[in-house]
Amino acid sequence: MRCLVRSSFKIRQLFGSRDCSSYVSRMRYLMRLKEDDEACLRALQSGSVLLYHKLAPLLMRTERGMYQLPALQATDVKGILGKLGKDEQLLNSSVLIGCSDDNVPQFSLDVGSLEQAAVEELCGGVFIDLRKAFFLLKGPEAPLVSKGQALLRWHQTHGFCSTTGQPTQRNQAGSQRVCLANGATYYPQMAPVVIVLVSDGRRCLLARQSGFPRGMYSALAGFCDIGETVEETLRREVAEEVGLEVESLLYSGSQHWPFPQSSFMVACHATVSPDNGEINLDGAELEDAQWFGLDEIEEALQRKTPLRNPKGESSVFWVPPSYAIANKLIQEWANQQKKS
Ligand SMILES: NC(=O)C1=CN([C@@H]2O[C@H](COP(=O)(O)OP(=O)(O)OC[C@H]3O[C@@H](n4cnc5c(N)ncnc54)[C@H](O)[C@@H]3O)[C@@H](O)[C@H]2O)C=CC1
Ligand SMILES: [Mg+2]
Repeated sequence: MRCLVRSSFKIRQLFGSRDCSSYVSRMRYLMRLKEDDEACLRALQSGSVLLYHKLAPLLMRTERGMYQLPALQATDVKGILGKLGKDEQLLNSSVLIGCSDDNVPQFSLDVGSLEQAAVEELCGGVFIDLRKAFFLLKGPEAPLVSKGQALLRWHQTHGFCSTTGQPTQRNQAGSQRVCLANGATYYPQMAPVVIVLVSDGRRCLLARQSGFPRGMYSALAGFCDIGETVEETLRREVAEEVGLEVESLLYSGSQHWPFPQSSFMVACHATVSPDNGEINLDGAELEDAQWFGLDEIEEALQRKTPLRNPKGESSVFWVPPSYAIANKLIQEWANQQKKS
């Protein structure tokens, strides 16, 4: 199996236009905040804070009917806590998630212990389940809100050491937890997943699980088994799910995917021989898999929202929305087909 990586081109494309020195200083600053609890606590006082209620992020509706993240500062959050008669110390349980381009440290905080409606009223926003919020936000706000939720979720589910059973304690940034009994350090985790768009040179292969929304087909995906390389996972998943032997692969990009929990999606294109393209479906995982031609794919890519039949269900073929890396793979394949 051949493995091709568009390395130098990709690196220039991703990072070429950035002001390198300010990027470096921001990353060094974040690194320091992860290591120095007091510096992180000070940074929090002048930082911006994304609020969540039981892991649902707070969004604000704009005058144009769109949604965005409210620009809350730490002082605003203290004000809200004060008005609700709650201890300001709750702010200190925020976790560090990044630093904006204008050098403001960014944190996320779950206020699930407060009354949801009261916080919404004071903020002029609404807490929306991440599955919906993710698709309502534009640009870098969607990945930021998913990162904030992923880190909060990890803390909520890793309060105890799996060896001693004793409570673990987080550092101020929230980048790790330590067991006080045996000193074991735990770091936030993502589960690696390979997502692959298989092509036979003329058509691409998309599949659907029974739990997908009606009519939606996506690229094949599968979790990496322990000890596997990306290439091995890709080859195994394609063999398992559709019974095909991959001949070559090309890395495309990656994405943090928050559903159902944190996955690290590694996206690739792969080819199979047109002479051996007969699909042999694994019915336990997939409901259907089909080869699609360029015309069908282009039509599906242009469908912004799925058409609905009178029962409210989509009856046509559509593909995941632009935020999903599956969409990027399908778009790339279509562009490539048009060139050749
Ligand atoms: N961002 C995107 O464009 C897309 C993302 N995805 C995501 O990819 C992920 C993997 O796709 P699947 O086809 O479901 O994987 P899969 O083909 O590996 O099947 C899932 C099964 O793998 C097992 N498994 C092994 N390790 C697991 C782990 N760490 N977490 C959960 N289950 C594990 C479970 O038995 C589970 O039922 C899904 O979470 C899905 O949300 C899928 C398609 C598009
Ligand atoms: Mg799968």
